[in-house]
Amino acid sequence: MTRTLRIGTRGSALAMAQSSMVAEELERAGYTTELVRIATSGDQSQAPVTEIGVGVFTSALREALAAGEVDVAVHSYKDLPTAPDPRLALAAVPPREDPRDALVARDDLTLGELPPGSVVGTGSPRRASQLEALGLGLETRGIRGNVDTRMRKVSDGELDAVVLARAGLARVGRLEVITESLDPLQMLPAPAQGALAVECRVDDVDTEHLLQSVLDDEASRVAVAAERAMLAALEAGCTAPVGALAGVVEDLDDDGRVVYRLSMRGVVATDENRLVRASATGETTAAEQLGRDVAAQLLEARAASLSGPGSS
Ligand SMILES: NCc1[nH]cc(CCC(=O)O)c1CC(=O)O
Repeated sequence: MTRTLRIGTRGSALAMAQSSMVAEELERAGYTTELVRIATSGDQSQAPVTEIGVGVFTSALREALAAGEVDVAVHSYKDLPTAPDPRLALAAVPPREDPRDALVARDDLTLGELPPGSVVGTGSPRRASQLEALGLGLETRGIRGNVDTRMRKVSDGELDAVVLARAGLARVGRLEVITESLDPLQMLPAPAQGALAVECRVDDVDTEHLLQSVLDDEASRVAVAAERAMLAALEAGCTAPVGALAGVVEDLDDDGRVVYRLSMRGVVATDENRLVRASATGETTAAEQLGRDVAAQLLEARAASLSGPGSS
């Protein structure tokens, strides 16, 4: 095949880094690529993401792909709405970056070292509710903009710290600004954080196969499938912020043989902004079922915590 693969990408530094990595992998495998920049309404607006809605970063890219203006779209997976787009196929989930959230704080401080009353910038209700639940007396404040804009608010002294996805900093080569990578026990990342979604048109089977064979990572794909299934199941039952993290783990079967299973944890806030947590382990071949099981546990725990006082 000699045609050039046109890869649609947003123009932000993070998006360009991500799509360039995908392009390089494809070039290494012998394909010719071309990056096509596409402006999205999320890039043009400065309103909080909680107001402009999920999908603002991805819909223009998806439209360009569906219309045949590009052959491949590269998204931050966590920015994709959970509803599938019947015109498109998820061809590949490349190896996931470290999914943790990262603290960038003044004076090289860690979360535990920030004094009570410190102001932490985050536009994410998921991050804010988990920060508040730590009981450190931290205040959270909404924030938007690219990585540099956010970090400047710390160096300017306007904020004591910001919380960002570690993967975003890794991809733009700025890991050195991180003062602490947050343990998922304290801060569960967004479903699919750190993963990319590589899409093509559903009827473009040749492209789907080549993207899958060059780019796809099975362990990343099943982990993200479980997290996204959990999110989709929760969206039907509540609008609260959600954190999730799944991973393939080594386990022993009944005969003591090593097997690989999928382990996952989830968190959701209650209406009183307390957190309920759940976890489960299942087969890697039933990732979505595992996600739905954890979601059902979370909804049950959430309902129980709303009716009973004093629970956590
Ligand atoms: N919400 C925007 C967004 N979408 C993807 C990333 C980072 C990279 C990733 O998680 O894949 C970010 C920035 C952030 O949350 O700090």
